[in-house]
Amino acid sequence: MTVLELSDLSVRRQAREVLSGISVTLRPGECVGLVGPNGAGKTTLMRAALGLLPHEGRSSLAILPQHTRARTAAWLPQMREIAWPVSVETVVGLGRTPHFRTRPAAQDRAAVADALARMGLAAYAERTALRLSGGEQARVLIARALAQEAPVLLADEPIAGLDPAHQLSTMRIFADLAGEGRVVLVSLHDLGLAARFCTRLLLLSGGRLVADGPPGAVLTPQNLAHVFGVRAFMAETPDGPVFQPLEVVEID
Ligand SMILES: Nc1ncnc2c1ncn2[C@@H]1O[C@H](COP(=O)(O)OP(=O)(O)OP(=O)(O)O)[C@@H](O)[C@H]1O
Repeated sequence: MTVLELSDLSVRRQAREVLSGISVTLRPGECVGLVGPNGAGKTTLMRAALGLLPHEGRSSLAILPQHTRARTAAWLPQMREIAWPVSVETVVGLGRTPHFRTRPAAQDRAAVADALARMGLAAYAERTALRLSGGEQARVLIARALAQEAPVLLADEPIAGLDPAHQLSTMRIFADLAGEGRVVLVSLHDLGLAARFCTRLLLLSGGRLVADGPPGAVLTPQNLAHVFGVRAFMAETPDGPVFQPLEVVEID
């Protein structure tokens, strides 16, 4: 069973502490939303957890040997750029790199086909990835992360730039991956979708973890006002939680 355990994780950048003493354990089956305002430290936390940034404290992923880590964690960074004019299938196939030595086997091709189907991209397999829209390219890169079939998935704002249907379907996929027994950590600014699809939210502010729990316990009027500077409408409905920011509030 793979868990993601962070103990007292801190990061300094240019002598400034931008992440301070984060201790959390994420377990299989959890779809965890990482939320917080711009600059709160969400990307920093994910990159440090993966061992991509120098840090203090301990991350159970960062200490793994490179090859094991590549099989353990899939990473979808915020900056998404497809650099080469290759097919969608080839880009998604890169997610299989940790799984074979010389050339992909039948199970690698099956994982790619499955990831393409999951992201609604089966008909795009032969198309040149560079000739897709920004949102379509984002879905290709999510498919690449899915093809990796890693027990841990970290995704930094994966639904930014997607249309509403694809935002919903992508969050549903992440929730389902957690339901299949993976650890999913996803940063997002849409608190409504976070409340709807995540079983647990981590709220960051100024590099510190200020709340950790079920969405209803984290998205309180106090946290919304003090951390995000907004007042919002939030209600439980037969269709699940509904969240709508209403106005900016001034805190003395
Ligand atoms: N290369 C860098 N050098 C110095 N400071 C940095 C660097 N990268 C990020 N920071 C600072 O670290 C802090 C956390 O940044 P981070 O990108 O983790 O925030 P975030 O929560 O992901 O923000 P956003 O929602 O805007 O993507 C910010 O104050 C940022 O200015």
